[in-house]
Amino acid sequence: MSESKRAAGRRAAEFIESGQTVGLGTGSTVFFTLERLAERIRDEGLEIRGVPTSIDTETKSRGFGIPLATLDEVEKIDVTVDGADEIDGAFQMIKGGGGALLREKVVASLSDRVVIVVGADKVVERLGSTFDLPVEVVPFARAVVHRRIEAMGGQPALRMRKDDSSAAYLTDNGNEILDVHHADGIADAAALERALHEIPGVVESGLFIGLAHAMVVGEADGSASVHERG
Ligand SMILES: O=C[C@H](O)[C@H](O)[C@H](O)COP(=O)(O)O
Repeated sequence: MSESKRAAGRRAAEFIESGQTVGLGTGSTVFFTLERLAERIRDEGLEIRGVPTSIDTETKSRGFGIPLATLDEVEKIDVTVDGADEIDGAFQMIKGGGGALLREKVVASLSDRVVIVVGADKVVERLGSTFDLPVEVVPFARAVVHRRIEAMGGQPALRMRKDDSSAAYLTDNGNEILDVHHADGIADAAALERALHEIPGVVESGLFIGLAHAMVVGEADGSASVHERG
């Protein structure tokens, strides 16, 4: 599993060129992109500035010595490298397993090019078949949003912290996450995305439609293949 992530993450770092502003996604696959970018900065003098999509990525990037900028300091982003929880043949995705969906979507929307790095197990025929859809909600409205999503046929579950506190997980933005199970998967991701955004209290959904330009798929044998969206 981590060998496929490593292969995809490191391969994507090879596409980055000096002078670029680079959106830095979140997660265990992007970790390997950060690792390889740090090597290229050290060994080749690669000059980039990264815009991190989470506090976790900001911390890791600083540890790797990658120069960073905030969204206030950049007009646009040349290329973003990010992971996904699922991606289908139309390059539609579920993201947010690590809770970073809101900042990831903002950064992706500002990027000239978005490259998604995944292990082969993340490529699915139908979104929602292996992973529940994260939806970021304002805590005040959580119960209302929960009911609205249930009425739409989803089965939401409040994401909890992974420690013993019995407290709700909070995103970097201070919001909560409902992980929504769809028993038969998601038939029409674009329609669901529109419907979710019509619910007051929904901050963002983990459905990413039309945002990815390319995907790098890593395999367990350490190889990786690059696919461009048609
Ligand atoms: O919120 C987290 C992000 O959307 C991640 O990019 C996604 O969960 C994939 O993470 P990983 O590479 O760790 O599987």
